[in-house]
Amino acid sequence: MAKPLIQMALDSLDFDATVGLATQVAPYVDIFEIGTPCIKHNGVNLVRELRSRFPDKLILVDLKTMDAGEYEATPFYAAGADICTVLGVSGLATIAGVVKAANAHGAEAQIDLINVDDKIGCAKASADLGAQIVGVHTGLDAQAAGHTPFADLSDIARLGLPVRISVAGGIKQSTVQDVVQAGANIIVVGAAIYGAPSPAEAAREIRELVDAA
Ligand SMILES: O=C([C@H](O)CO)[C@H](O)[C@H](O)COP(=O)(O)O
Repeated sequence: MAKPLIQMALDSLDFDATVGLATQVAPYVDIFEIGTPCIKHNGVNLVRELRSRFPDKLILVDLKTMDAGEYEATPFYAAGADICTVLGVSGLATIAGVVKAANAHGAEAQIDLINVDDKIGCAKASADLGAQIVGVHTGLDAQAAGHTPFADLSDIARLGLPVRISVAGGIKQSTVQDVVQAGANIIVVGAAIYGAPSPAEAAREIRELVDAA
């Protein structure tokens, strides 16, 4: 299996703070995620800014698209996004639209299973539609209610679908190696890095743990 990638979730609303945080953690991460609140606040110009500053990083735009998949995702791919997310709960037509936009730009679509009841069915249908990545995701509000992504990750990994698996939802130093062992290809880390006294040091720790797993 290819080495898992580390995705830094940039969840600030502030444009300059987002660029600053990306700069601090850049040596240790593979993907910059422009988080949903961040992209709603700052728009496509932030994609252009990160694309020009970090030509060697992958950029994921966490659109969490719910409708009009191709129409909504196209300008973000055109601005340099490597991956855009679409909600699994949106339905097959919307997912197919984002996959179409991704393919038109030589990029990838990630289906976010957040709040999907039938995660296995949605993951299978997404793979059938040609999605490249499925995201097992416990959102911030669900985390606050005590939920985690670990059981869902095992269920999805067990399917052996022809997709890469991303996992998000409170991943931190003490759990990052477990999710690698469970079959995650992309490890998303937000608060455990941006909430640390030294985000660069926290990102370095995560990198070491993933590489050693
Ligand atoms: O996607 C996310 C959330 O829905 C807000 O946009 C987070 O970026 C993702 O959950 C990763 O953050 P942590 O859970 O803090 O690691």
